[in-house]
Amino acid sequence: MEKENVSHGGIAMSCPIKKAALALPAPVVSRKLSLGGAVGARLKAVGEVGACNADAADSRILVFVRLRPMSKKEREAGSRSCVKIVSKKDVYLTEFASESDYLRLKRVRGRHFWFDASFPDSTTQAEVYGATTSDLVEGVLQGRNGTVFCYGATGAGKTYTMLGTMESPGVMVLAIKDLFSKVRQRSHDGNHSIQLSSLEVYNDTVRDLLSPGRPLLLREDKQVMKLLQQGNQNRTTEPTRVNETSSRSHATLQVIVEYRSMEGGSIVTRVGKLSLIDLAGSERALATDQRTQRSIEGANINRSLLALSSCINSLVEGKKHIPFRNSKLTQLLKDSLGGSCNTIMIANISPSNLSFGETQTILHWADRAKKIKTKALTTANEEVLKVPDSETDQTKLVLELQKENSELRQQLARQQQKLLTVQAQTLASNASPQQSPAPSAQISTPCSTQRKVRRSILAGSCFNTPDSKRSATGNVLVRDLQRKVKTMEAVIEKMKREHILQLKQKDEFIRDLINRKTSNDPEAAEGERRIATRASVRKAQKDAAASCELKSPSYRFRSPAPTAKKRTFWDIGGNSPSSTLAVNARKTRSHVAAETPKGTSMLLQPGFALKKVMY
Ligand SMILES: Nc1ncnc2c1ncn2[C@@H]1O[C@H](COP(=O)(O)OP(=O)(O)OP(=O)(O)O)[C@@H](O)[C@H]1O
Repeated sequence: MEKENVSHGGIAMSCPIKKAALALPAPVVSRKLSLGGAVGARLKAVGEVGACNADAADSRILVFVRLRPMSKKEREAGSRSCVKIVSKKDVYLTEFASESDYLRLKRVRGRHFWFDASFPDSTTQAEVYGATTSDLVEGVLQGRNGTVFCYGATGAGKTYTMLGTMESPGVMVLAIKDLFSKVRQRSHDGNHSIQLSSLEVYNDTVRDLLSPGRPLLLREDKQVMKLLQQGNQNRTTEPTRVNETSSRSHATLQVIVEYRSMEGGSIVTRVGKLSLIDLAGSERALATDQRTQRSIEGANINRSLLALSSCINSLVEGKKHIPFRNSKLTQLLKDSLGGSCNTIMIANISPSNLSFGETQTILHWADRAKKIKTKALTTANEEVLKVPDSETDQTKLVLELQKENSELRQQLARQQQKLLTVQAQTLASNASPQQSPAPSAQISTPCSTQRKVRRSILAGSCFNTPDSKRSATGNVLVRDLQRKVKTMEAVIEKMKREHILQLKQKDEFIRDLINRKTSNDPEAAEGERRIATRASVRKAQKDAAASCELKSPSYRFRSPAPTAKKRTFWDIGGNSPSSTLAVNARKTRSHVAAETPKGTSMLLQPGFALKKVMY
């Protein structure tokens, strides 16, 4: 390999090339393509299928060639075609090729170049888009970056391919239309936002072509062609030998698609960037035109294309340092050439033998660009944020838990009431066991049998019995009641334990929700949740209580009027056998809540004291 400067048709480029490769007639270069599935699909679209055996980790820049029709001017100048697209990927370049005399082509000096696909001059804009860019658009929607850049001599058809005309819109317009239609199809899945920016690199300075300072938010695709035309009008153009409206700058259109959706309680964000680049055309510098504005532009264009060629060389040779910083253009293309990006190069060529030199150089660089490896794009630019449930969901949940708790509390109160009744009966029996059947003793006077029986039944006994018998019956009753009390106490104890356990579990759950809600940073919240201590939980409870929000578990279980003392069983049964236990048990929750909201006394308020003094 040897580095040498070659100048074909005025295009100066520095490139390491094999000497034999330059000499004409060159040997026919036949290359077996190794293409990924996506490329295979793309080639199918133009009727070609490559050997699809490359895996995703071995991605490289895909290179396509587009031949434009002979222009009127070229025909009038008597130019002949020097390019033949032999098959849909083989480009044959010869100095004396004739469209009709294909057999003679083999005997004249020429060279074959093989590309991922080559488009003859009859190829439509839609076919070019379908074969080169449509897969990239799909990738962008999945969060993968993609770049398409057109490269070629002045007047070779770069702007036509990229922007096109109103009647035949090019890749940029078709890509955005496609993007919108794909987004519409998937709009029910999540939210998409599409941003557009257009820049030009002119004389190594960057200029905004659409909206200085900020990218445009696209709402519909109808405005696209208009916007792009407007951007193109802002672009620096000059008439050249070949092209009346030659672009004197490199223009890039960047479309950023952001997709957000809720997937299983997480916000998934995918961002994909599509860069569509129309490079300025390289052009022969005119010896007589050295100091004009156009020659300065030409020199800048050539310098930036030279910087591009050095980057391509360094990348192909696998060098560690790639000189991207040598020009604004290469800085702009850095991600596309050396980063994680699906990159497509479309080399535009003219058929005219008058442009033979330029075409040869372009094909040479396109052929070299095929060897540039890009980083595998197996993963998308995706961000998954675990977020707390929505406010409504949280509120709903808290309300449900509150309802459940109040039901449990009522259930407990009912059981306590039952116990109270049984205890009261027991106490009464213990205090005067002989008096309990008293009503029946008083009805010892003769009366109708019917009445007697009825009264006896009401008194709990069918017959008037002697004292000794009454005492024995009373004892049995007391023992029976005591047994009942014990059973009830055991039941209530069990219920209390279950209730406390349930409340504890709910506390844990609500604490978790509060932690999520109070933290703005979901990651930090995640961390906080993991390292939540009692102190932090208590603080959260205190804060929530202070702000009177329904956040802290202690606030949640506080009685609606904490200062008003409620008479419950535990207050009544102060001298009951189980009162000590009950008070202790109560302290675990409502007791604590009843103690917390002690406010400062009005007498201690500064304003109050002052008023007293004044009066
Ligand atoms: N495939 C094509 N079919 C029909 N006309 C084409 C095609 N390609 C290019 N042209 C025409 O050729 C002329 C030059 O094309 P274009 O402006 O796209 O060249 P360019 O490579 O962008 O040139 P420059 O680098 O000077 O800006 C235009 O009039 C354009 O309409």
